[in-house]
Amino acid sequence: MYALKRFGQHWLSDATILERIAAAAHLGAADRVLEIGPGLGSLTAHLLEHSSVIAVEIDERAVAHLRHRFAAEPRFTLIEGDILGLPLPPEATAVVANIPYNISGPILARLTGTPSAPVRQFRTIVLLVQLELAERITARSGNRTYGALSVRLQYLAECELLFGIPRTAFRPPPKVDSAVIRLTPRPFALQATDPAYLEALVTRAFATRRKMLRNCLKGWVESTRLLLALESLQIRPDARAEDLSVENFVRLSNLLVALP
Ligand SMILES: C[S@@+](CC[C@H](N)C(=O)[O-])C[C@H]1O[C@@H](n2cnc3c(N)ncnc32)[C@H](O)[C@@H]1O
Repeated sequence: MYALKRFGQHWLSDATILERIAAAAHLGAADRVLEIGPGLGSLTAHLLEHSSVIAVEIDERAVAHLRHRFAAEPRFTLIEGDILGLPLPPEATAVVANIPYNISGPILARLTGTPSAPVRQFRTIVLLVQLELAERITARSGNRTYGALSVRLQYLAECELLFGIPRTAFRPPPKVDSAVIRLTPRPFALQATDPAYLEALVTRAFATRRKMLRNCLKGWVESTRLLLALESLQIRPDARAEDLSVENFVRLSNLLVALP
């Protein structure tokens, strides 16, 4: 089946890579794994060796192929449609997918939620994404790629970059390198007292990442309050957003919410 660009189709067929992706979710017989975009079913076949699969596919050609390929497989359920327009199957306990790169952001948002509305449905989420996105998600403070997305996702889940996949492993090869990430949703060790405030703080702090935090937040947080909060957290007054760990963002948010 020829690949359609508009659906971000790049087929993976290397059995060793596919099995490594499937194994990364540590699926058990009781799991029901959601696969977004099964395509030709190559990853699906490996997932079915570990658990039952609920797959959501938008391309009607792939849907016809999958219905035929897995006709005798009772543990395979196929939903035809757009993952961004459908409710998430409530019975799914895990997600494993090679997702279309053009909609990675909205898919991640659906699977994890936000600090103020976290999704707690999935035990584990294993995704093949663009390497650049994988690095942004898993970056630690002080790293060039650390940003608002890193803070939000690391607040919601344990985020790991597991391994890279060369572009030559795909047909057709994409223009970018890829990597497999694993997100393990869990409550963050230090909870935000006002998660919506934390979200707004992080967005503003990184909006102009070259600036000092106190300049980014000017007009939003009164500067003496901010300096007082930074001092009590032993954070330098000239710190930039990228200098603050996720934990320090939560501490700062909680202090600013509490300070009169
Ligand atoms: C990168 S391909 C992966 C295909 C296959 N899983 C593999 O690894 O070879 C992405 C798949 O997602 C499907 N897809 C694209 N947009 C989608 C959407 N909005 N909802 C569901 N599936 C989608 C494509 O048709 C394609 O099958």
